[in-house]
Amino acid sequence: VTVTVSATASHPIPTTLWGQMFEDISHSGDGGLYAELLQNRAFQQVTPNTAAALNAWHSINGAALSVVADTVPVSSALPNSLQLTIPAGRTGPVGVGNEGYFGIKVAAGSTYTASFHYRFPTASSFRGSVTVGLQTSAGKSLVSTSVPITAASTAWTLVNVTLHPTASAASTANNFTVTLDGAAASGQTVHFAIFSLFPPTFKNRPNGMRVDIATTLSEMAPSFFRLPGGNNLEGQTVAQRWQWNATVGPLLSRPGRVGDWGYVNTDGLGLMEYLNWCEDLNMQPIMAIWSGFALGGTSVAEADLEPYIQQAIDQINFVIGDPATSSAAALRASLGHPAPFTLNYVEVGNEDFFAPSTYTYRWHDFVTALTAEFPNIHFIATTDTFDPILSPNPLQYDVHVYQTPTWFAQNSFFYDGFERNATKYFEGEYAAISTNASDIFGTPADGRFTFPTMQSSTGEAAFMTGLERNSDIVFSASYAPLLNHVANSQWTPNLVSFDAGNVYPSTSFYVQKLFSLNRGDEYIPSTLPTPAGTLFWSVVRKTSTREIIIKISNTVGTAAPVTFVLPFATVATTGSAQVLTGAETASNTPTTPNLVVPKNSTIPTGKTFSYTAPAFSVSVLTLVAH
Ligand SMILES: O=S(=O)(O)O[C@H]1C[C@H](O)[C@@H](O)[C@@H]1CO
Repeated sequence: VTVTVSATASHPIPTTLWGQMFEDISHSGDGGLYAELLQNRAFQQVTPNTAAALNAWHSINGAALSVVADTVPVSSALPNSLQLTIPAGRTGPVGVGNEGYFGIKVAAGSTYTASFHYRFPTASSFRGSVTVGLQTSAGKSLVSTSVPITAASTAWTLVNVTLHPTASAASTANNFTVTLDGAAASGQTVHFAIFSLFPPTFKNRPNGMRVDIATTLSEMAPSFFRLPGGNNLEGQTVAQRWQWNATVGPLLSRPGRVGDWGYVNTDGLGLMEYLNWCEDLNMQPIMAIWSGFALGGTSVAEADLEPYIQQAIDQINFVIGDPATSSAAALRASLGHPAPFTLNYVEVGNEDFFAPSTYTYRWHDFVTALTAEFPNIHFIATTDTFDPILSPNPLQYDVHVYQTPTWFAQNSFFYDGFERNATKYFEGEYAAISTNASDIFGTPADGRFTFPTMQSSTGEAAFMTGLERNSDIVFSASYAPLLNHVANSQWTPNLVSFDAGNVYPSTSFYVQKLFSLNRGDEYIPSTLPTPAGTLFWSVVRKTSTREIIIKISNTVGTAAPVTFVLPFATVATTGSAQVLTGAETASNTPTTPNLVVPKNSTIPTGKTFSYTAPAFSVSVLTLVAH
């Protein structure tokens, strides 16, 4: 095929085009990006005196454990404590262990910060010591330290220790342990609250992000970060919705919530952490507000919306308000960020095509009130586009699609036919997730991908060439879901997988990275691909370097020769090629983590040059031309 490139750009490409969608699903946050290593660290949202309340905790050497609703809770937000009784007649360390989020990585040279609160429910003359450590699941100590513990009062005492393992553990099958000497502490009962164990964090932020996952996500230079969901914004009930104010301030003040993906969210990764993260990666938030619909099916009646609208106003004021006039903004300032954060886009709900009939008043009442308060914010609607008709008329919609690789390859022209009527589109969630067109959301046995493959990733890349061509109306796009812990996932495939020890960037991640790191600031029209074909491309110009950047996706198993004809007076005779290619079913997985990674080379270029796109490949060709 011959591709003739135009001499003039059709439109500028928005700087917000490529980014990331985040929510706490498959332990993307707790047990993933959020660096806390202990699972169920504060016994949040559990039923006392049940085995489930002790999830991830186990007894060491006969300690009697139970989660109790403390008569003197460590804080009103954290009513539960771990009650530990040392039985008589024990010798050696007796206490409690935590298995982490399906393992704990212990690396020599890393400093681990551990903490917990303790109190004796009965004061006594007991004085002893408590040993805090990391050990293999077989009980071999990796590192430990001891600190005094006293029953002089029944008040809560905070213990902070640092741990410096001198050897790395052979695997992630390790436990965090807190023990007392069985003989010396025989018969003692101690209450513990909010344990914590942190490794070093990204940019050393307190209560921050896991370095390896954060670093991987930063590698694709995302321009935006959608938060906090996705379904996980919504709650199964109105009371279980995500509430910004429950996720900020001291961890002692954060009650956590029952997330929408089957596990308790600590909310240690809260709105302030999200906003600091956005600043650390130089990306802007696309922040959602709860819009009055819970996933169990409840829509708040219009007459009852006001408190939720006020909560949304406070949430946005926390992000951009003036501390002198808004208490929410003053709270932000008190947490270390007096200046407003960047915020241009607020999404009103999530996938409200599930509740369109009430979205008409919910959208209207939220956006009318919020626009009056924040006239510069762009509000994004989440129903199907123009169905139902909404007032005020949305200028942005969030469009989601999960489909087969073939669908993506054959729908790269999805936006070409959209009316240019000032409406802009956020392709907020897209991914090829199954080969089975009649059962997209089925199981792997039905064709569902566990990890992206070169078939799914080239399909997505084809679709993305269309998003780039239509970036006059598509302002943002993000693959979803972003992250999953391979030991506990509620959804596959995902862009980046991880376990307690490592991160596994997928083939689709490398596609996102290739598009995001090779952006143009203007789109250059060229011969259009055949919509129902198998080879797709987009041409952009990076004006600062006078480079032409050509992205090509070959979605099938035969190499595709393509000739480019450029109209420019000066065209470099060599250019660079960044190529991701592999077998149709090739995936990067924990056992084959780097099976398919981009490879760089130089290629001959010129006013007319030919290139052969390998089978199942995504190529980025870059050359200076003007
Ligand atoms: O069950 S779904 O609605 O398909 O869930 C999808 C859509 C929702 O926004 C997001 O949270 C989730 C996976 O990314």
